[in-house]
Amino acid sequence: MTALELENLTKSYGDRKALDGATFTVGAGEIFGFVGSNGAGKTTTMRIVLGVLAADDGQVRRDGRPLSLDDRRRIGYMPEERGLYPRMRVGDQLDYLARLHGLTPAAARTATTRWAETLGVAERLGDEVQKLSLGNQQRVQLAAALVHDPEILVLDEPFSGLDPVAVDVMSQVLRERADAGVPVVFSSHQLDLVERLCDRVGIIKSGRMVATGAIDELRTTDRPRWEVTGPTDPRWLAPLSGARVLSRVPSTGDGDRYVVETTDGDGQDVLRAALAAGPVHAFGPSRPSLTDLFRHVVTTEEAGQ
Ligand SMILES: Nc1ncnc2c1ncn2[C@@H]1O[C@H](COP(=O)(O)OP(=O)(O)OP(=O)(O)O)[C@@H](O)[C@H]1O
Repeated sequence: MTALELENLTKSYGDRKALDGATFTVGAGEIFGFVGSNGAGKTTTMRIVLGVLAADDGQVRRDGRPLSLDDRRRIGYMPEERGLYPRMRVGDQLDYLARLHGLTPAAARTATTRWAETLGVAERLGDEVQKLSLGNQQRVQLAAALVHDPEILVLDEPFSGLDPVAVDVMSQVLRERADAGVPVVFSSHQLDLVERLCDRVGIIKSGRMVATGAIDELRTTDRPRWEVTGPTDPRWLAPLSGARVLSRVPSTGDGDRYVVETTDGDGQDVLRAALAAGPVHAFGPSRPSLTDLFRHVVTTEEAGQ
């Protein structure tokens, strides 16, 4: 069953249209990566889900019904501008947030300890937030989003500024929450990470979703692509009609590396053309990365919805 549905969200700030019919769904137990250029509308979308901002039009639904105030209280949110009290101690803050969401004092204490330990900040529970490094503050921010055992997670750039170990910890926590059935949506500009971690992604451009789906689905193109390492003379592909070079990376070692697009076939004609031009060191199918897909959709003027 679909856990979270955003349908046709529209929002303007004055005469600036920030969202123009944004629509996507996040299933229960699914990690959804929300990506887009600066100013594309990610934060605006997340604030609307949280209810801190009202949409001009459209709806957010949970399991098919409009998101209620009570549902919104069960969302774990990491805001882009962060939201911790700098002079409050880490432990007091987590405890306070847990109780604010309805946990008993004893349950709040247990949850505070649990999440501080999981996120590697247990030793800092007695310190003021402002005394922590930015990365550790972010770990506390995630603990703050999780301490009330939320049923939905909405995280605005949770990975920005984290060291690789903290990225691993954060990734594991998100996967573990998703495995427990929580729909997780997070925004990020770190596309390699999104590609690794997410079950599905949505790319937003100028307030409209221009691609949504599993990365493997988005990668599927009508035209096969091949990676060839070897030829150094760029004219090697000229005899092959219908094939074109998408990229060429010069190399001093095994020859240049090409990505070639063909209209159809199993690539053997590409391999033969390459071999006719000299030794071939590597040949195989090429699959676009999320970064390639992102570049493609955000630079294509009339990308479909
Ligand atoms: N409070 C506001 N008043 C006026 N315009 C705003 C406001 N908040 C956002 N905008 C505009 O709305 C558009 C969408 O902004 P939003 O912050 O949602 O983008 P974003 O995708 O989160 O960007 P980033 O990746 O830089 O965080 C931008 O053009 C932005 O300038």
